[in-house]
Amino acid sequence: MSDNNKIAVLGGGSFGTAIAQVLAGNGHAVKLWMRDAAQAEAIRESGRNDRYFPGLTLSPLVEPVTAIQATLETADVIFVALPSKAFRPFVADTRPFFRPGQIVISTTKGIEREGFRLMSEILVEALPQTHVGVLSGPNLAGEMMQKELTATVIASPDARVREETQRLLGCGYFRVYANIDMYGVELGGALKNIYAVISGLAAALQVGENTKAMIISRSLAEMSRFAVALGANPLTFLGLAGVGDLFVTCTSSMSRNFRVGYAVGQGTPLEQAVAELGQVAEGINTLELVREKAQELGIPMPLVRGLHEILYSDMTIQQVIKGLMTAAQNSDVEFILPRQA
Ligand SMILES: NC(=O)C1=CN([C@@H]2O[C@H](COP(=O)(O)OP(=O)(O)OC[C@H]3O[C@@H](n4cnc5c(N)ncnc54)[C@H](O)[C@@H]3O)[C@@H](O)[C@H]2O)C=CC1
Ligand SMILES: O=C(CO)COP(=O)(O)O
Repeated sequence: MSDNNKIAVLGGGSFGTAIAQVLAGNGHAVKLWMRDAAQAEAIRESGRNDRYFPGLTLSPLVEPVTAIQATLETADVIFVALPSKAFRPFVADTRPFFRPGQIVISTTKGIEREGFRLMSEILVEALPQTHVGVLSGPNLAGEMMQKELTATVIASPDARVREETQRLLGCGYFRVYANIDMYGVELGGALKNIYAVISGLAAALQVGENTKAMIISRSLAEMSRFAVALGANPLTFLGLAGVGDLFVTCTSSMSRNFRVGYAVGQGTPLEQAVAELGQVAEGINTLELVREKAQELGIPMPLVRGLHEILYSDMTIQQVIKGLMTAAQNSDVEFILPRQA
């Protein structure tokens, strides 16, 4: 592809804005599509996306737009940064506007309820004429806007997608590593949100450092067990989109999922915690779906089950913790020593 690629980013929230800013910083003109005309106008006038990043000036190469047909028809590379709940309806509505040969990359870290579909699966199914990829990794949008040194993963079976994404996004503060396990990379990004909620909850309870390490390590064991049962490569979970993203979201109060967990740990009812956040916390929806899927497939997921009990049953946090800590002792790395049934 030439250097004159037309680039579109769909979704004017935190991550869409952050990705657009990285692209623009590399000298690429970017159309940042959002559905809200007033928000687009406000960004055009102020040069900032104050709702998400107050006071931070956007590159003049980021152009807020609202005309979706023109945006899609003219783009060569499209990054989708919409919440998972909006993903399928959006693709269904705009499908006729996509062109053969376009690169379409999902940055969404969620799962669709119907059929337990990942976003890349929705894209591949609905837009077979395009080249699909997934971008995921330890990428807090707020830190990317501050140009903190950051790395991410572009996953796609298609070498052109991987190479083009590395070329467009890579710069002095943003490194893009490649993977071909698109399913594993995407599942890693979705699953870690659940464990970020648990970690936020644990932080509110002022747990010790050993406890934090145990939660993160056992989260990794549980999410990789689940993902491998569904067809992911276990080694993906050693990379940025696995342990990297798990680490950042489980340790940072910038993570919205962590913040929801923290609020619940302090006694705020879940609904209120989500409402007060005012942004997407994918982990709450993902928790429900993963719990159902794990039950259906008979995959043990004690942390998922425990969080679900805390959020939706009468059990106290202390009762759930006691149940987890006194359960039968088991294998550390089950890919080496198989887990006892
Ligand atoms: N914020 C972050 O640090 C990162 C977020 N992500 C993922 O990116 C996805 C988007 O998250 P954020 O941008 O952070 O959320 P956000 O809550 O900051 O923004 C979401 C945006 O999508 C818009 N939106 C919602 N429904 C829509 C629809 N039907 N049509 C068009 N626009 C719609 C909202 O108006 C809002 O501007 C999530 O799946 C998240 O997990 C991935 C990496 C990092
Ligand atoms: O995925 C993220 C960082 O990699 C952002 O996490 P939150 O959605 O919890 O803010």
